[in-house]
Amino acid sequence: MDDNFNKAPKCQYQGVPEGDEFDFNAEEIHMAYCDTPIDLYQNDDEEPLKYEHFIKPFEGHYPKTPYALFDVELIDNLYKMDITIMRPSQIASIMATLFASPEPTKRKPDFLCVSSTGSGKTLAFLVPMIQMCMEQIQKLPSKTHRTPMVLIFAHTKTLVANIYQTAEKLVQGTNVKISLIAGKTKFIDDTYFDIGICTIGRFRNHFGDPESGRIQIDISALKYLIVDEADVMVIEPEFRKIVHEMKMQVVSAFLWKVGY
Ligand SMILES: Nc1ncnc2c1ncn2[C@@H]1O[C@H](COP(=O)(O)OP(=O)(O)OP(=O)(O)O)[C@@H](O)[C@H]1O
Repeated sequence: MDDNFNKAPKCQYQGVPEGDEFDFNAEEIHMAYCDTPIDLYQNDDEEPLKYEHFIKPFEGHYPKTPYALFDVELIDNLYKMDITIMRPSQIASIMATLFASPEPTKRKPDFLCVSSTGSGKTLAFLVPMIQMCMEQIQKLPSKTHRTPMVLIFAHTKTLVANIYQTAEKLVQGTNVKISLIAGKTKFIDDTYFDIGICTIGRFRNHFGDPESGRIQIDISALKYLIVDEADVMVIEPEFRKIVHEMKMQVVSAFLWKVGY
């Protein structure tokens, strides 16, 4: 997959210096302006890109493009949800997360996706995150106790519940474990999951207070921090504190902000 980034012919996806209003120490934030179509690759008939174009080889089926990015189980789950065609924000996020960085020696830049309401941002982050987890899991011995690779934050319980419900559908038949850390659900009793979907308050019960008697989430394997509705989240003092504390423990997590 490493050479794919350079091969992809067209992508209106660009790096910009970090702005003053974001206090996350990213050297660079990559922006995808997702109301403008972004081509991951040019297909000859100019048909809309379909998720199935990117399935990895399986049982005698060969990939339809050089970018065989997805396991068939994930694409099957999307199809069961009637999702067949990739939307621009989803293509941009796939570029940002599943393709190698153009500068492999540097830490991956953070990624900010700004796209309109209803344009499909939830799948834009869930699909590549679930795929990334599947790939990591395949590399590990089968009984490994895995700790979160991805934490997703949103600012209301309802938003978090919606993300969780979509994620539940997407992970069916895969071995990706998701955990809801929000609202009035019971406190989690272990830290062995791959993707945590969290509100700030409930997450706080499980992070940064070892004396609390509650399970503390182990973030040593964290790779991605996803911030939905980042414009609202970044002004929450408690959230900024959490990010700061995480950064002291995990320097390399890639921050993926989702605008509106
Ligand atoms: N590629 C796709 N093909 C068809 N439907 C899609 C696709 N992606 C997302 N959708 C559908 O579009 C709807 C809106 O998606 P979603 O809630 O993720 O949008 P959003 O950008 O997060 O919106 P909001 O800003 O309101 O949170 C959902 O019903 C979702 O199932």
